[in-house]
Amino acid sequence: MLEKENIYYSDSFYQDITIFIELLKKWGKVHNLSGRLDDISIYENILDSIFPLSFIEDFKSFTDIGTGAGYPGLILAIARRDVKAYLVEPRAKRVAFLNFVKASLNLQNLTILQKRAEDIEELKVDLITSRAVTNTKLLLELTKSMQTSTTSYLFYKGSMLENELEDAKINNYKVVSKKDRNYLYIKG
Ligand SMILES: C[S@@+](CC[C@H](N)C(=O)[O-])C[C@H]1O[C@@H](n2cnc3c(N)ncnc32)[C@H](O)[C@@H]1O
Repeated sequence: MLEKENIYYSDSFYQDITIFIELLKKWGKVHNLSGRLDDISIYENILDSIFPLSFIEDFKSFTDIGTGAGYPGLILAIARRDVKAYLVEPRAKRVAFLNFVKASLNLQNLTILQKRAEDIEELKVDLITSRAVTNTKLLLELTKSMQTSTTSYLFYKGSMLENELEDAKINNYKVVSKKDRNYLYIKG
């Protein structure tokens, strides 16, 4: 499925993703981690997570706000073991799952913070990502403490983006659309 999208990754990425899928299915059922756990939905979520790597500028660190069961932050951390990844998620069961995957895959680039975005202090990153958490204006406000003058943002949005963009009063951004997904990339 990843080949179909013209996204090619190393053998170790495929191995890691296979283990992630096994663990998600096992934990997901018991702990109600993520909505749909069929293969197609999981593959779609994985592809959705990594697709923007094909168009965003390179980065050395990122924070994902509200990672839930792993999208997009955990998947990005698996795809890019060379970058420092911080996952911010307040819910204990989701954090336990993320920590289990981190240990199982020996993801040394990954730090999991059981916190709300607005409670993070002293963490500066190149890129801030978020999917299905809240609107753009609020995301920018909640992540103020993590921003530098060069921090970029990658928000995974649905179709109703126009009003959000007006509300957030941002410039220097681009939107890449794919089916009903709009990837909002705000360049720092
Ligand atoms: C709808 S889920 C989306 C999870 C994942 N990003 C995805 O796309 O599958 C929203 C997640 O955001 C987390 N969340 C809500 N408010 C948050 C906040 N202020 N800071 C960090 N995470 C938050 C919730 O605990 C939940 O796991």
